[in-house]
Amino acid sequence: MQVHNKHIIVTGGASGLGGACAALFQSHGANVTVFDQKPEAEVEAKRGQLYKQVDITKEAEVAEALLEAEETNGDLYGLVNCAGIGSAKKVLSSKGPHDLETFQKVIEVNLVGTFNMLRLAAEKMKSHEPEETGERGVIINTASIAAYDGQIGQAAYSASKGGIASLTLPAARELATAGIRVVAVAPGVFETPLFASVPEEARQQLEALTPFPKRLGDPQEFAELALHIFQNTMMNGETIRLDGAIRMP
Ligand SMILES: NC(=O)C1=CN([C@@H]2O[C@H](COP(=O)(O)OP(=O)(O)OC[C@H]3O[C@@H](n4cnc5c(N)ncnc54)[C@H](O)[C@@H]3O)[C@@H](O)[C@H]2O)C=CC1
Ligand SMILES: C[C@]12CCC(=O)C=C1CC[C@@H]1[C@@H]2[C@@H](O)C[C@@]2(C)[C@H]1CC[C@]2(O)C(=O)C=O
Repeated sequence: MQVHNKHIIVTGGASGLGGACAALFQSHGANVTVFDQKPEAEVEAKRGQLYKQVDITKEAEVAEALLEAEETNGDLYGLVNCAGIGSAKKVLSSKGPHDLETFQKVIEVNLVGTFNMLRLAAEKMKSHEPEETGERGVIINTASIAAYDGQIGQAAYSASKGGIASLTLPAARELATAGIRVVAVAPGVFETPLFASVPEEARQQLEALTPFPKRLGDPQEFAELALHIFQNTMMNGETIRLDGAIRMP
């Protein structure tokens, strides 16, 4: 599916990987709507896209924002789920067991929020006329290599990303009859505000552990894969690692 003149929603589009997707899709002629929890006034890079302050975990908020976004930007043909949060807490530390509140929050935003967007966006996409090819749209989810090689302190984050990787195939199978593809990307370590809190020493270790290229990923490289997923109709039901071959210890 070509993105030109297509309405595509990017969650987490105020920052990092989502921001790069929103900019690249817009430069290819898409009508981009950004859903992000940040107030619009606090978002530095203004790109002239339609912006909705939305918490992806809130059913009514998302439903209302979807309605408004379609009124302005037209029928929905794409969703790129990038909104997410990190966490670093051990299952059991000297302070005691991992608190349930943090675990639940990470699952709620990363997994439940992604699913909430997927199901409500799919309903909209299914209601529209398909392309000549039978396609009605594409949904991209953002997992993480932490779904497979989660490090110490990453139980909550890895569980949330494992859930995203696991739901991608059944969602693709179910939505296939509507001509909607579902693909996940599992990025390695990317240079974004989410990663900024990682100490310099850990960052250098992760770079050194990346076979090639020996550096953090550039959000533009993530956006280019997302664009290719839209354009390549055979891509469906898979979680694609984008990680310079790193396997985190
Ligand atoms: N940066 C990295 O190394 C990697 C990031 N990822 C994943 O990629 C995605 C994007 O991450 P980054 O761009 O690095 O992070 P980021 O922190 O730069 O951007 C995430 C955006 O999501 C938004 N957001 C968070 N909770 C939200 C909610 N409840 N509703 C709406 N918006 C919400 C934030 O406001 C922010 O603008 C996340 O799902 C993250 O887990 C995965 C692997 C590696
Ligand atoms: C666990 C890491 C690395 C070590 C450290 O000092 C702090 C961390 C907390 C954030 C984690 C770090 C690393 O595991 C890579 C991830 C999981 C990072 C959050 C996002 C992250 O870059 C990712 O999703 C990679 O796939």
